[in-house]
Amino acid sequence: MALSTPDSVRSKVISASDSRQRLRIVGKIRPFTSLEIESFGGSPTPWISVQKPDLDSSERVSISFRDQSTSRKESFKLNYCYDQHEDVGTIFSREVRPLVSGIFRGLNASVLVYGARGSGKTYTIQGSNEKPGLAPMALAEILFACEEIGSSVTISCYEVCQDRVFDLLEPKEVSVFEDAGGRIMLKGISQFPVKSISEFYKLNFHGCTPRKPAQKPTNDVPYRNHKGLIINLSSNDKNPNSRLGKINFVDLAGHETTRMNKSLYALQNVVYALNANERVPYRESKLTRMLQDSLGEPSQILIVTCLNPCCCQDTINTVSWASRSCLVLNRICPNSTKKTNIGGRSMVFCTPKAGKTQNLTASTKKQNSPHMDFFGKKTNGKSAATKGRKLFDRANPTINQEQEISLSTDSQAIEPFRLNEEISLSTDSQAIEPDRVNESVRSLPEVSIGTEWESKGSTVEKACEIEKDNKSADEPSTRTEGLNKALVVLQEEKGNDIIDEVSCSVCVTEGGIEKENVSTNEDRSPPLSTRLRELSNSLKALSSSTPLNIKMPLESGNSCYNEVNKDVVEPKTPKIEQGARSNDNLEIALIGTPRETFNLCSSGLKNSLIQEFLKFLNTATKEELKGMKGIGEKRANYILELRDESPEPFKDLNDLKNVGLTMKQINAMMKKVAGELFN
Ligand SMILES: Nc1ncnc2c1ncn2[C@@H]1O[C@H](COP(=O)(O)OP(=O)(O)OP(=O)(O)O)[C@@H](O)[C@H]1O
Repeated sequence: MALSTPDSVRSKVISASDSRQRLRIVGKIRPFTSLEIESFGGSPTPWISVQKPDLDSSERVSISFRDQSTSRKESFKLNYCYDQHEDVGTIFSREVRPLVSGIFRGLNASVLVYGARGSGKTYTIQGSNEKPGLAPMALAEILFACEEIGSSVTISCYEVCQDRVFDLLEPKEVSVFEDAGGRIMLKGISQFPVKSISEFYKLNFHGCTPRKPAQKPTNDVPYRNHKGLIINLSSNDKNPNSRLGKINFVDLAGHETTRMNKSLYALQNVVYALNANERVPYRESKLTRMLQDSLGEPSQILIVTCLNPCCCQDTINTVSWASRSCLVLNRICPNSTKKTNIGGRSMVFCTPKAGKTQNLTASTKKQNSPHMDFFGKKTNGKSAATKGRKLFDRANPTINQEQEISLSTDSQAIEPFRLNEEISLSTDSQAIEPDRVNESVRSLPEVSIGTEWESKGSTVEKACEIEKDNKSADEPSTRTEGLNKALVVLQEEKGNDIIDEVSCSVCVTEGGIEKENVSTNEDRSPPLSTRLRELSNSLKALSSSTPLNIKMPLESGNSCYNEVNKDVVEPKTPKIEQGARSNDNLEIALIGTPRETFNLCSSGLKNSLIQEFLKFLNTATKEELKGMKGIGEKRANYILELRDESPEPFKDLNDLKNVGLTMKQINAMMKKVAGELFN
């Protein structure tokens, strides 16, 4: 075991400075594997470049990916990024040691390792016999410091499979609940005292507990697990309940854009909300719930985003997410307790679109290492992994296993920025001139809503960035573009921080037509056919609609003026209100060509249809679900299971990937639903 903890370290562990950010998101580019080197003829060129400011600088580093085929570059910012040549020990000293020090002061901490498949997550957190990862390094230092102050350590190890938690030290299921005092309890999890690293490795780790066949989802449903280790520190040997702090290490399931894991998605939402100072949706998954007391204030969090050195779309997607979280992080006001909410959702995450990907399958051999077992990994595209990786497992012999890594060459796969017609922004009392906005909306160059936007951040401020593209000014613009342009003007008027300051409610109305919002049924939705009929009626009504209006009530003294909107906004059906035009004195008419008007109406209807369809999936009976193309008995059961776990599992079309549908299948489903409008 190559773990050494010199005396000088002992004091460092206990006294390391806590003047760091509470949440840090760093990258780590893994070195090329021998197979990658071989397949690139001995000298692979990294597709990632990192521009670093000085080490001590608070500036974030910039990570760029170059698409070899198009020479297009996408850039993202993280708190820091460790190069291929920087080893895990360096990450430990700079990032994890301060967290270890925190647990001696009673703080909790979480180290989450996140990334695409094969990006080095397990290597980083668990490591090998010769090169221990972050978790064993931390344990070694904690044990060493404990000797001096007489504290004791227990460890627990668990696996989260399909939103169920299984103990890895004693094969049994663990339940997660809150006690009367609001503390998170892991009922049934075993805690083993350890006094040395060798004792730790002697513990007998078990794989994921086998589930009953009935609990297994369909074969094509994603089936990936998270593995966690909890190191609990107690103040003395005699009373193991006198806990000081704890540190969690979680090896998250590999991020696969086409198979987004539900709890990964929930975790992203939690991190985003923590950063944005919003209500934190811990209850969305077991994983986030069980980590609640190690993620919320004042716990310290480190997220290591592992990066594949070879072209891989999932890597871009993971960095894109991490970078968006960093962006929010750098915008929060520490004392703000304000919350943002759009459309009843505290936040919206765009799961990146799978896009048109060209998948190259490469095999890499796992390094021969006693700690690195990859039981249950998929060895072909069809069989679902029935056992997870064996985290921190020494009891099992090393297995050299062929592992599939999906290398994507797609450069277009990031979903376009989504904009809601109802944008709630904060403002101070300075009103924006409507005419100026209107004029500028027409005269500004076309706004490109796409990859660049997604990659640059999810706040509305980012919506104000414009990219002059090559499109002709005559090309029909979309309503969202119109709104973006309006935002650009707001930004011009008020400077870059406009979105933090400005509050206006922009809502789109179709003149003169009153139509009850088709998505108002809260309790029990009518059948899809009824909803489709309503949409069909909307279509008829809209076909005779007058030009689009944007009304912007900018009353001074609005109580939400200082609220900060950090949500990603998404397309929504235009609100159709009778008499809206005549009654609103601050409305702005955006007069467009008939084609433009038609395009706007159709895009509104499309979004409306999607919302209705999602509502249907969230509420329909099993028989109704089975009536849909692509949903059979098993998938219907799985949808019902997801609904048991969370009342509204489908918030956008991408969530359908959680039940194993591909984007192509989702599109086909939507086409069929839309086609029924005209039958
Ligand atoms: N820092 C590193 N130095 C040397 N080799 C590394 C490093 N990081 C990862 N590797 C090697 O890269 C390969 C993939 O790493 P690893 O298995 O840890 O990825 P992973 O992200 O955990 O994969 P999965 O998502 O499939 O679980 C392994 O062969 C591993 O030994």
